[in-house]
Amino acid sequence: MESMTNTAATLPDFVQSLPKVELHLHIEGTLEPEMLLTLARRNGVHIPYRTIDAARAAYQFADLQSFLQVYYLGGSVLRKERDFYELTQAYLARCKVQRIRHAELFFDPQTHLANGVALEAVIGGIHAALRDAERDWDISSALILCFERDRDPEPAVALLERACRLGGIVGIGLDSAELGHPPGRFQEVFAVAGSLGLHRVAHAGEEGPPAYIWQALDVLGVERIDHGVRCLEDPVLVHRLVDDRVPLTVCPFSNVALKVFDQLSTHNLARLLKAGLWVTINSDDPAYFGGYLNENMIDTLSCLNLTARDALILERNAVTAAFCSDQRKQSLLKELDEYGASPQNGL
Ligand code: HPA
Ligand SMILES: [Zn+2]
Repeated sequence: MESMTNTAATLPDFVQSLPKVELHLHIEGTLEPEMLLTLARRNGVHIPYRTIDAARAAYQFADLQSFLQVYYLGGSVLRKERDFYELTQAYLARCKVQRIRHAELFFDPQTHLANGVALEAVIGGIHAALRDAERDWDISSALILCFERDRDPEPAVALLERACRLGGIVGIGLDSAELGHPPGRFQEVFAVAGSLGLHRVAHAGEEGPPAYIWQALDVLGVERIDHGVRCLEDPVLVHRLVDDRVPLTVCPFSNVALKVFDQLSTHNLARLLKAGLWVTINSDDPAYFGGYLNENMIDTLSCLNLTARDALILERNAVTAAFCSDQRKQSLLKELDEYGASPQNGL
């Protein structure tokens, strides 16, 4: 009967059209094999893959460390300002298709400096693409400079000051190999960043223990925790994260690809939500982990029996946790409310 027809959008349709925000995305992790091979050829950089299939075949990881080797190798083909522009523009074109309305991008300047690339080329290329996407596609963005925690913290302050002189950085982060590299070693540069009015985030509790999340909060003064999935091992920490409303930028495909969880159906995201934590879903390094934001959301929600309502909650969390102006936040929240209320979504 006509009146019994269910008009609700399917979960994939709902997620695809939902206005979204991405808060945990390494721009170097969006380097698809096609572009990797093109740039390697164009810049005369040797990489051990001849074909796209050979590159994809190498994207099998046992843990974070084995991924990072492949990821830094990939990053080595990025040499010119134009490369950074094209890489960033390609990601933003995906954002347009996937209805990502605001994106926060990490980048790893120390990798590029070690490859002999000028900081001006890195930041200049990324920034030009961000500016063009805002103008042409109304995608707002924020650029977050990541320090690699397995490098010496000593030169970090000077690098931060150089980057700030170039402009366009809204915050700093901490990434790379976690185990054996506690966040506290980077106390000084995080204190300087705080005094400059920059936002602060750090990867913690991805492979590392809850103690690293405590340090990121108490020693580095971070506003968000990247990953943070191991927080559930420490109930006192969970209380702290809930009470202080600290957002977690969770990346389900990444966690499965790097063997933090066996499969999506055993991921703890639903338990994190149930514990009252401020959870968001993100793609981390989508070219390496099998999908962008929509794929992460659709597959995770389906595998964990979560709903379109949960998708809306996750996106409200992401908007609220974003480093954008209050005006932009209000406008994104309004877009979300209107989308949630539209009759064809059947919520
Ligand atoms: O998931 C990650 N963890 C730590 N460092 C990284 N650098 C790129 N991706 C990651
Ligand atoms: Zn990450």
